[in-house]
Amino acid sequence: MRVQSLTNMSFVFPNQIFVESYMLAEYMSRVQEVALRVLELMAEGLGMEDTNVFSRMVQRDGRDVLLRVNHYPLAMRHQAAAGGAVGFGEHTDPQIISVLRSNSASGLQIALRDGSWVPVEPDPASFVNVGDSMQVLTNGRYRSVRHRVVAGAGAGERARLSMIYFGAPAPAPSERIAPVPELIGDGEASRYRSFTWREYKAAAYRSRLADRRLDGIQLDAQGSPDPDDEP
Ligand SMILES: O=C(O)CCC(=O)C(=O)O
Ligand SMILES: [Fe+2]
Repeated sequence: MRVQSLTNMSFVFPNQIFVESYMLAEYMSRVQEVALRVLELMAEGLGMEDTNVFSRMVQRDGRDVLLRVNHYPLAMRHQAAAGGAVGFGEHTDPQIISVLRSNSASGLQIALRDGSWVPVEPDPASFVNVGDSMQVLTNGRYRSVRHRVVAGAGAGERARLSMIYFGAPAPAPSERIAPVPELIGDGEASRYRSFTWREYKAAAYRSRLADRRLDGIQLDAQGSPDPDDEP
């Protein structure tokens, strides 16, 4: 865990938010417990025999766990009183799972299938996002959710602060991520070609935030690369 290596340090975030690193490390370990439990429940929900399939992936040595802190200052809210300013552009999270906690200031929105945006009720409790890797692992049964933050949407004169735990698959560098065989139904083909987390992460850094990266690894119904896909 990246944060745990930073012992006895303090961080001052914009707006003078002061956090001791041991608090971050403690938070990381607690939020990881939540993520693992949710992953087990997700496997259970799919009727999987081994309900630890996903949770194991974010616990292994070499896992790629990250905590991001986002701050959307009040100035951003004032910037665009009408529609609100985009504080974090639309995207899907590339990892398996993200667990988000905020200070209850509004702004987070998710996209429905028809492309319309709906606000997520601000709530100090955690909000869980399915990431691209989970969509692949489950052969599309769980879908990664497009989301964005529009600072200034909704009432309230508060800056938004969010903390997101990202659990990535990060198996051994050469291990490939692909739909779990148990989740490929009878007569169904794998909908995605396999990839390593390293490849996918590199592609995510190369591409634009809003790009639909899963399109590039999607296969057609027979399991062949979709001709409309990006190379
Ligand atoms: O700040 C938020 O509420 C969401 C940010 C987000 O989607 C991300 O960091 O990936
Ligand atoms: Fe995100």
